[in-house]
Amino acid sequence: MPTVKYQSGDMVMGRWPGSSLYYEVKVLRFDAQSQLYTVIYKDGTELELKEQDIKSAAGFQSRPRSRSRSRSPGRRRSRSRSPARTTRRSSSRTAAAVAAAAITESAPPSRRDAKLKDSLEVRLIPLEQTKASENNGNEKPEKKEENEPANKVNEMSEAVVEAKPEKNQGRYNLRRRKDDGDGKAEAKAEQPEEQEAKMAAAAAPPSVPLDFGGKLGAYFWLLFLPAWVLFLVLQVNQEDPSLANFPPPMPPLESFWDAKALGFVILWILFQVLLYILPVGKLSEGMPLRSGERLKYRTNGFFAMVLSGVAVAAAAQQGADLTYIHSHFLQLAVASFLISILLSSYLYVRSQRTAAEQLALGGSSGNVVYDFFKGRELNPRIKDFDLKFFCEMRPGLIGWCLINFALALAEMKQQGLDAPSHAMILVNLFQLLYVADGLWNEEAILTTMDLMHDGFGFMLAFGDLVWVPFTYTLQAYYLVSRPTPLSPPALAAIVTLKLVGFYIFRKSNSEKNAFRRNPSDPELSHLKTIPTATGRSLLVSGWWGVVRHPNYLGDLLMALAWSLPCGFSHLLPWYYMIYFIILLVHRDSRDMSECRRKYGSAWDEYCRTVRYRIIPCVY
Ligand SMILES: NC(=O)c1ccc[n+]([C@@H]2O[C@H](COP(=O)([O-])OP(=O)(O)OC[C@H]3O[C@@H](n4cnc5c(N)ncnc54)[C@H](OP(=O)(O)O)[C@@H]3O)[C@@H](O)[C@H]2O)c1
Ligand SMILES: CC(C)CCC[C@@H](C)[C@H]1CC[C@H]2C3=C(CC[C@]12C)[C@@]1(C)CC[C@H](O)C(C)(C)[C@@H]1CC3
Repeated sequence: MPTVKYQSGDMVMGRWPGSSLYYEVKVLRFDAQSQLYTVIYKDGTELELKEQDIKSAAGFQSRPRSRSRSRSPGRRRSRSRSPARTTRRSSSRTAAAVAAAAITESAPPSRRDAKLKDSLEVRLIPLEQTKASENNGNEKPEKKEENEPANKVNEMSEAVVEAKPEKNQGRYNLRRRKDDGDGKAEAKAEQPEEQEAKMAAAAAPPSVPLDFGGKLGAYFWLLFLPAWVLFLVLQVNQEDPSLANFPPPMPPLESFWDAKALGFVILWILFQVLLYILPVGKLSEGMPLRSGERLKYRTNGFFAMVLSGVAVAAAAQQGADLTYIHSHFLQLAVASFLISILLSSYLYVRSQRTAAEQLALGGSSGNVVYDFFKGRELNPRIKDFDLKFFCEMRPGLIGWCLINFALALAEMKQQGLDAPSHAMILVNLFQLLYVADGLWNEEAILTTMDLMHDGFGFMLAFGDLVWVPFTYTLQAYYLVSRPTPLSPPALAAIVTLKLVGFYIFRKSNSEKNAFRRNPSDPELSHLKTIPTATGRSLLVSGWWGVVRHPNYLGDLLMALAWSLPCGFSHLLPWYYMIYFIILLVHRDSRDMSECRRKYGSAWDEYCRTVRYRIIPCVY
């Protein structure tokens, strides 16, 4: 029977990931199966460490000042730069201090020092082992610091932790926190039994705070969201869609239903399924799951969009009347709603048989309505067919462009035009560009919140199949019967705004995606980063150093450019802009809590360094 060296409650010294530094930690528990100790640092960061990375407190003493000063010039430079290192207050330093000290240092010392100043008052220095023999593997990182510019140090430790996990295993013997979702690389280096133990440890999703107003909120949203879509569709159909005409008259019940409309929606979805499963295009790897597994996704979205365009054009050529979409908008929306209900019911039922490790961290509250709404299973799949990825990227998104196009034809028909109006062309082209870009960069969706963290339930199923195609098209719908002339300067200004927004959106999303996929990408070597306890780092310069969500900023500017062509006569075409501000502010705060949970004090450090969330100097 194996002996347990440290007991729960013991105060010991635990090695900090990717470094040679030890901090005082408390042992919380020992997992006999995985042979790992869960320890908690003074700042609340929890990690799982192997026995080799834990030392008894007796073998340590404070780092003597003279020794650190007697290092090579490079080392001396690096030490004098980081105030955290020279401050001697007590016998340990918080995990936040490590993160702060490790912000890659290419900024002028004065600015950097100012950034760190607030935390200096409470920072403590790490302890150093007295016995040289206990310093196994600790010399390497220090040597790197001597030989390379400071900003490279972090890059290298990144590479060690993320890009060369096998090495890391040998050197540090550390395991990341079980909820960090980035374990596959480590799994490669482990024995099957270790992997099994790791998976078991990662299995049970810890409870997370309920979102969207909790259980009561879920009831509300379940009723409100479909009612809101109905309201928008009826309102935009009114001759005068101003708020003075609220509520819109309710049409007779039988007008909600059209079997043909249901048939068209089913046909469209099946056509998209067919395009998705065609063995064409790249198979991309998703981010590592809690189990360490990486799912594969067929990222042929752009191809699907082009083929869909060709098919629609061919159908129109054959005499198909696309303006049917305009005249049966309500019935098509109702049919899609029914499908989203069926799909979310199926998802909920199948999630009851899903292994715990495949459930999302939210959505397992035990409350049927909340879980149905939020979604339980993270990546529901039928064989290799990923339902969440498919629904988010295909029928609704490509359907959005199809509907916009049909609405442009309806405008021409209704207004007796030879070509769509300028406003309609702008809205169509802007949104087409947005969707095409999303599909062209389809792989990038794999690093977004929805794919990585959210379960697939009613919210996303409804969002993807009803919300996107039937409310994001509202501006085009509005323009069908409300001609809005645009002066050339207005036109130029709107196009410029769209392009600026698009540039910010694309560049920032690509930067994060590239960094998450390969943290040691040479093209990103100029960027500063903060290491975190999970082994992943956070970008703290470049786009992600301007605000915490530069991609949202770009998206909002684009949303503004979509509404402007519709003028200011009504609030309705501005609905998307208002909704989007609410959605992104809420998403930002959800993401903040999630990142705070994942990255602990490193995230706080990031937030101290990058002060604004979405709009520089404003919010
Ligand atoms: N049109 C629409 O209806 C709509 C709606 C919502 C979103 N969007 C767009 O969809 C895109 C994706 O949005 P999203 O909400 O999923 O959020 P996101 O900004 O793409 O992803 C957030 C995640 O990025 C990582 N991250 C955060 N800060 C970082 C940093 N400094 N360095 C490195 N990684 C960092 C974190 O995950 P990890 O650390 O775990 O990697 C965080 O959870 C955005 O462009 C957004 O504008 C569009
Ligand atoms: C109120 C609810 C019904 C909210 C529903 C939210 C969803 C509709 C959105 C959540 C994430 C969004 C998203 C896109 C579309 C809308 C969502 C699914 C997106 C696919 C649009 C194209 C972009 O290029 C994108 C790929 C970045 C984007 C990803 C997120």
